[in-house]
Amino acid sequence: MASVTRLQPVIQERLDVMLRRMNEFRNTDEVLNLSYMFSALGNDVVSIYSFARCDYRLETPDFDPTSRDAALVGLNAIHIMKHIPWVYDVMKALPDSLVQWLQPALASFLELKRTARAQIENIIDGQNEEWRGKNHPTIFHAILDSKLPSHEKTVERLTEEAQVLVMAGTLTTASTLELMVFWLLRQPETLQKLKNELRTVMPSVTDIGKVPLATLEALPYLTAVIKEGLRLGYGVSTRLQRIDPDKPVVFTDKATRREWIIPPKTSVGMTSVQLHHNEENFPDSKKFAPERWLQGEGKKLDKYLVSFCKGSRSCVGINLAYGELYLTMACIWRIWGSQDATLSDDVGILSLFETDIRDVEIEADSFIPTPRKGSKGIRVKVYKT
Ligand code: HEM
Repeated sequence: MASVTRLQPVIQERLDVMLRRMNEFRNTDEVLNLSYMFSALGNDVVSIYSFARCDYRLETPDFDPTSRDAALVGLNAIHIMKHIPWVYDVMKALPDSLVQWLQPALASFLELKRTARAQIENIIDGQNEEWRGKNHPTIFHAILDSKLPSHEKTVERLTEEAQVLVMAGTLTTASTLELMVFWLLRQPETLQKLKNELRTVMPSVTDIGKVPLATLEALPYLTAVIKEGLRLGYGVSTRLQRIDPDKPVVFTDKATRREWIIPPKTSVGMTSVQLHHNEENFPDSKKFAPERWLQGEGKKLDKYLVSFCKGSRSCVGINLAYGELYLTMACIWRIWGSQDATLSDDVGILSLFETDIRDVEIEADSFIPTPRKGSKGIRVKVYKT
């Protein structure tokens, strides 16, 4: 957590660029693709945290979605790779031009890996010295400087880690942000409550970016909105397998007292989608209702929120993810509103453009939840108030 607190200025610098870019769309009639914008934000931030450098995707006119698209291609192929893993090995061994010809979509995914490899090599051979003088930690410089045994620090091993890290950092936080924006624009009362709460810690618009993360984390309604966003965003939709290699796993059904014994080496998996739609814990579970986290029983629901999974293999980026979610939500909604939810000093309003529930609801599991085929993401038009 401490390292994320030290990253707050880095995230905020990227958010300032993001807010500037949003302003540029005001009254232009151009469509702002929030899915691309948030992916660019996530990609920039995770790259700085990982390698002390980034591609400044937020500054590009179309938020350069190439990394996002390549990651999505890889994830869409995940079910095939899971069952026929050698396909990926074959593709990796083939010359680039042949992969491009055989499977153009997969070529972009392999390119993502090559880029990750180049980043690692640049750090190892001293070409990337960007980390010097930075007052926040960077992941791969720290790993390479650490006392880990050398077989844990091979280029191949670190490249795999870097690829997962960049993909995770680009897609997941972005999809949670998109989903929250969608629901807040659909539910003005929810948005108004959030905006009113944000004003209590940022009375003036000049306070944006100056409030410590801990202050934002203490805001009950913002926290409830984020929890609800994480619940309906699921994190990862696939079944995350766990195997106990040595011992049987014993499960006792509390209702019937029946005991289930799962033998060692058995793969057991569960998807967060089912848990998050358990109507006993989350009545009317498809509804975006932050209030469910605030009522008397709200605290007890925390243990059923598994978007980051639980235990020793849970998300390693959880603190960074929360940091990005709180800071982004706070700075957008302090100054942007919707037609029916505004503050007197807002700079403008966002209005959904050709975007509906099927652009956020899960229609397929591609490791991450995937909306309808052909969805263009969450898109808005931006107006002055
Ligand atoms: C809202 C945002 C995020 C959600 C919901 C999320 C969720 C998850 C989940 C469910 C897993 C799988 C854990 C398991 O196998 O049990 C995971 C793994 C992972 N996440 Fe995240 N994540 C988010 C953001 C991030 C960010 C920003 C980073 C980058 C720092 C990140 C880095 C990773 C990595 C590297 C893994 C693999 C861990 C491993 O192999 O053990 N995640 N994440």
